[in-house]
Amino acid sequence: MAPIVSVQNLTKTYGNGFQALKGVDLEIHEGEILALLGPNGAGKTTLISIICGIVNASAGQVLVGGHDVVRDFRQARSLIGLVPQELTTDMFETVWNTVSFSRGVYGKKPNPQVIEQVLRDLSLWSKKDNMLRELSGGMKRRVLIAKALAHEPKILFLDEPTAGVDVNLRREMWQVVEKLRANGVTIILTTHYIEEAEEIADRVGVINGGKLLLIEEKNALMRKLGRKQLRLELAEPLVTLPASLAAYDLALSDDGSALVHEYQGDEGQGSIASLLAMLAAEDIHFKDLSTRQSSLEDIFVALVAQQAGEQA
Ligand SMILES: Nc1ncnc2c1ncn2[C@@H]1O[C@H](COP(=O)(O)OP(=O)(O)OP(=O)(O)O)[C@@H](O)[C@H]1O
Repeated sequence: MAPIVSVQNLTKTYGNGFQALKGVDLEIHEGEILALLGPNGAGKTTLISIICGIVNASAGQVLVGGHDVVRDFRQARSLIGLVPQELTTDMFETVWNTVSFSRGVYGKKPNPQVIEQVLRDLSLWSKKDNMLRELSGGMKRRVLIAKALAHEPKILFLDEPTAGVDVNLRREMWQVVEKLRANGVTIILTTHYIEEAEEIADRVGVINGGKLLLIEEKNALMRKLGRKQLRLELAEPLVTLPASLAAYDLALSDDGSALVHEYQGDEGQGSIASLLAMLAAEDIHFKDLSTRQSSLEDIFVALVAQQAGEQA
């Protein structure tokens, strides 16, 4: 199936000479949730803004639903909903009017049923006649999403959707995203919250310094780059490791009371079974054991550090 968004060799140099994107290629599949991770200034907003036709690229091409975002701006843009970080509309306007107006901006005929559905989906129906200034911060964020959905886009971009929101609201926002995906909407979100990507994304892209460092299925990424650690609390401390254990990636804690074994996420089972058998053979007993899996955060930090090292 053709990608719903295709980005080819995109570069962006701002007027002051700063190169914010350095040759980005990206294909977004219909119906997926893609999380774009990157530190401040990585180029995430620039990339999204170019895809949405708000910022012009210096070179390269973006197709949305097969439409060039520059040449066929209106067709491309009508497929896209963009949820910005902040609400900039009139605080004295009602929720209903604000969301209805957004539909009109895209040249779509008024359709009260669609607006009602969007407001119900986002649990805003009971607030439809309230002015925006009367809403809580979380509800204002929902209004941002409702505005972006009012013209029934197929692709929704969420720029830092849960920045500064509390844990409960973040969960609710994730549920909203899941529901949209169930309705067939393709979702691209930028985030600093790695656990957010870990929780809801199908694929994860990492951007840094204007480059897409990687883009991969989240589960495959975790399997490939994720390390696991097995920690054994020993019944009796050891002074040194027996030579027979040298073949294992093993370390003894400073006080000799624990053994720590590091292994790749997908190679574990065999090596752990033989390690435990070897410990028993050496008469080394343990009183407790725990395992820890490296998170997407560990992977992300390592990737960005590696790139910084390569550029130094
Ligand atoms: N209009 C502009 N003129 C010059 N430089 C800009 C402009 N807009 C952004 N930049 C620079 O481009 C780089 C990328 O910015 P961008 O906003 O795309 O990053 P980001 O990944 O979205 O960051 P954040 O997570 O902080 O929002 C930054 O170094 C920024 O200072």
